[in-house]
Order: sequence, then C-alpha cells, then structure tokens
Amino acid sequence: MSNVRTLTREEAASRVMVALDYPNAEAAEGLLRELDGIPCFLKVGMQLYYAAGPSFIEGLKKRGYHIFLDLKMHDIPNTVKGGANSIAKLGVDVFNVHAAGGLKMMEAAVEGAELALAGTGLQRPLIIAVTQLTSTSQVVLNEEIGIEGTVEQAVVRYAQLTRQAGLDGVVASPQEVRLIKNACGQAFKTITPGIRPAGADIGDQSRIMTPRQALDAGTDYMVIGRPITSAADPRTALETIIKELVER
Ligand SMILES: O=c1ccn([C@@H]2O[C@H](COP(=O)(O)O)[C@@H](O)[C@H]2O)c(=O)[nH]1
Repeated sequence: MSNVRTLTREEAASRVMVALDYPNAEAAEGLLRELDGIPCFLKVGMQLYYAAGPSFIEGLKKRGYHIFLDLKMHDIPNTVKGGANSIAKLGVDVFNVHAAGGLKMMEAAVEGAELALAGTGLQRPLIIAVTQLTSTSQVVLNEEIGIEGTVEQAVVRYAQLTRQAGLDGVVASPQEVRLIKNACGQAFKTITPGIRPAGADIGDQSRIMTPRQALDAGTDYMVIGRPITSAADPRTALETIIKELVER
C-alpha cells in the first residue's frame, strides 16, 4: 500500500516535533521566539526538563503548545506508575517509557496516568515506548547490547509488546515504520527521530531518513532537533522542512 501523502502546511507543521535540547528555559525561549506562529509540536527531553522543571512544562501548556515529554522512563513498575502519574498531571500530550522495561512496567505507566486523570474528564496523554534508539546500529545492537537478530526484528518485537501492554505507539526509526504498522496496525502511532534533511550532518544518529521519506513511510510524527536548532536560521530550516512535506 502506498503511503504517499498530501498535507496542508498546517498539517505538515503539526507532524514535526521540534526537540528543545537546550540547557535552560531562556535558551529554549529564544528558539520559541524564532518559531513563533508555526504550529509545530515541541519535544522536551531530559536536558531541558531537569534544568527547567515541571513549571516550565505547565507554562508551555498554558501558552497552547502541544508537548511530548521525552523522559524515557525505565524502572520497576511501581516507580514508573508513580512517574506516569506525576507526568499526566502536567497536562502533556505525549510521554514515553522504554519498552525494554517489559510488559508489567508499560502497563504500570498506563495505570499511573489513568489514575492521575480519573474523574477529571481529561483525555490521557498518548503513552509511547522507545523500541531501539535511533543511534543504535546493527553492530551495536548485536555486539554491545547483546540482542540477537536484526534491528528490524528487535523493533517489531518491542512494538508488539508495547501494543499488548495497551500503549498507543512507539518511538523508532522511520526506516521501521512500515514494518511496525504492518505488525501492529495503522492506528498504532509511530514517532520517529533520526530525521535528517538531505545533506544535513548525521551526528550521532544511525538509522536515518529525510523528512519526505519518513512521511512517505507512514510516520505519524517526526522528531527533529539539530537540523533546526543548530541552523543559522532555525525558522527557515523548519519552514524548508515543512515545504518538503507539503510539496510532491
Ligand atoms: O530513539 C531515539 C529517541 C529519542 N531521540 C531524541 O530525538 C531528538 C533527536 O534530535 P536530533 O538533534 O534531530 O538528532 C533528541 O532529542 C533525542 O533525545 C532520538 O534521537 N532517538
């Protein structure tokens, strides 16, 4: 089945999650000023969250931003349940855990989030599990992490476990999106970092695709950090990516 899509500018922008990998709120606010008015998602990871804390997230939500809180929880089920409970109260739209934590741990994340929102009438955030980090190559998977088989097999296996646990989708490379959708259904969400516009520096990523290739593979959201945040003109960098997604 062909996944080739035609999107409006607005739809394209809302599928881009800009990774705010900054050391403090001031630095992140600098980027937000530059991107003002572009309806993209924001992804807040460990660096910014540990520096700026929950109040920064709540502030972004009050200003109407859609937030993916990328803290990749991986702990015993009881601790993850508590973590998910606290995160859900922040009002984020998406948060995540590591699928390597197992079925019970992922179920505990759902339980914790549902408990936090019980009786509020609020929708629970999407809960997503990381399959294999997009920096992980075939060699690293087999020789360092010690998982046998191909990256694709490992990713699909974790995606199936994630679905069984009742989560909404996974983080994976865009290279694996078709396999994941075939195994878990088209409605099962894929969030894909490892996005590099043609000619961009790959950095520490390993399993990459361009924005257009990722969209055509069927990804739901693409996470993009340095190609935007390290650009001389971040607004133009993001607008160029959006244009690539809109144009055929
Ligand atoms: O497998 C994963 C999971 C999360 N990430 C995060 O996405 C961004 C990617 O940033 P780039 O600068 O575009 O490489 C970053 O925040 C990672 O923590 C990932 O890359 N891979």
